[in-house]
Amino acid sequence: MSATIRIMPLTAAAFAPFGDVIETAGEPDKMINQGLCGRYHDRARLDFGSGRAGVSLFKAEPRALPLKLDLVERHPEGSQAFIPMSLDPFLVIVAPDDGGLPGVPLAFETEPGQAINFHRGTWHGVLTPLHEPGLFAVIDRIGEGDNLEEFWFDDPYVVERG
Ligand SMILES: NC(=O)N[C@@H](O)C(=O)O
Ligand code: NI
Repeated sequence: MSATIRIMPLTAAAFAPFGDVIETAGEPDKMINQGLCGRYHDRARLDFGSGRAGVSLFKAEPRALPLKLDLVERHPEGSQAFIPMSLDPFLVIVAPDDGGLPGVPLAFETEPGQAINFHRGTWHGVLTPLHEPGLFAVIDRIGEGDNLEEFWFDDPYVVERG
């Protein structure tokens, strides 16, 4: 019998063990451009180990809910940021590490305007849009060697709203 994962709203506090929520929360750190732009400065911990930062565009198929979650992955060599190029909410799935294996996953739905950055080595679901066009900028590691570890659940979870 598949276990159910209930989707929660994404908050910086809940996500903190897994990564950063990139959002214009509160006042900007600095007003720039003759006072016409608020800069929310340095909002994600980027880490690329021996590699370098790369910016890629992902065009992903939207997924329907409830979602069958059969795979999580992690990038031992680098962080990975998902920055939507639309204002549509998307699904963010993470899992704690339990002795080198993923624990019970958590699922979050973003608010419009939120982006996320997975800390290096965080177990996560792949990019999961919920709406067309599923277009994201992705900032992650470019470098030599393998940077992808996958874990397939014997008994997939079902991710759904509360
Ligand atoms: N494989 C790849 O480039 N993307 C995944 O890492 C992902 O998290 O979507
Ligand atoms: Ni990834």
